[in-house]
Amino acid sequence: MIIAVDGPAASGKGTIARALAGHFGLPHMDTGMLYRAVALTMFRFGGDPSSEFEAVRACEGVAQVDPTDPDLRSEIVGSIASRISAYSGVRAALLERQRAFAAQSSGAVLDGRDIGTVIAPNASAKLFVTATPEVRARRRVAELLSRGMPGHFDDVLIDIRARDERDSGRDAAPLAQAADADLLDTSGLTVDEAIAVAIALVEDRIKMATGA
Ligand SMILES: Nc1ncnc2c1ncn2[C@@H]1O[C@H](COP(=O)(O)OP(=O)(O)O)[C@@H](O)[C@H]1O
Ligand SMILES: Nc1ccn([C@@H]2O[C@H](COP(=O)(O)OP(=O)(O)O)[C@@H](O)[C@H]2O)c(=O)n1
Repeated sequence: MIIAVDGPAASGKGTIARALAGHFGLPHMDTGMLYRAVALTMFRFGGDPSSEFEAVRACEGVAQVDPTDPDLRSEIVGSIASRISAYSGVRAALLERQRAFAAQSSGAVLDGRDIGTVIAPNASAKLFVTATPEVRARRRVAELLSRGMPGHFDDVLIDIRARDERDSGRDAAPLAQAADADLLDTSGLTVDEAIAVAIALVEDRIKMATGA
């Protein structure tokens, strides 16, 4: 079983995807980390995010990035990730790794922006997780502060809106709800409530598929 979880920044898709992976006993891939790894490589080695050529070259270094590096989660790296992820060359360079993860015999949960539309269009269940920009900015600020990183609501809200626009407006695999995805608005939900709704939606899809 493949579960695709897509949505904008800080909507809660990673939290939900991890919980679904635990609940259904599936491996999980946070695909945003791949784009963040490319961004961090460019940030550290002085690559120019306005150059597709340099961004594609930085994709070669993804495997060398420590997935626990706290800088991966910084706002500056997220913002560079959002810029370089618009390049079709970058998306092509990262495609196979994601498709191979999705194709494991165990099944998998992947979260990102284009899982239900491009990476795993045949996923058994697809969730499009969203929340208002203000709620998402509040969550991101709390997250940054808890990690000892600076986070100011107004700046983070501006960044979230800019990221939404870039992710939805790009030509290459834009952020979009797949036609067969269930919409899950987490604005008024606690983490536990959002997870419970997500599990129920996936179970409904499994029942529909098996006719149970
Ligand atoms: N329903 C929710 N209510 C409150 N906080 C949430 C909820 N879902 C996620 N969060 C918190 O918001 C932050 C961003 O969530 P995350 O799952 O990383 O989002 P995304 O993967 O969409 O960027 C995390 O600190 C997480 O604990
Ligand atoms: N499947 C994906 C995942 C992330 N991305 C890009 O990578 C950036 C960082 O992704 P992320 O999921 O780590 O970001 P957050 O939603 O956690 O802020 C996003 O702004 C997207 O532009 C993408 O284009 N496609």
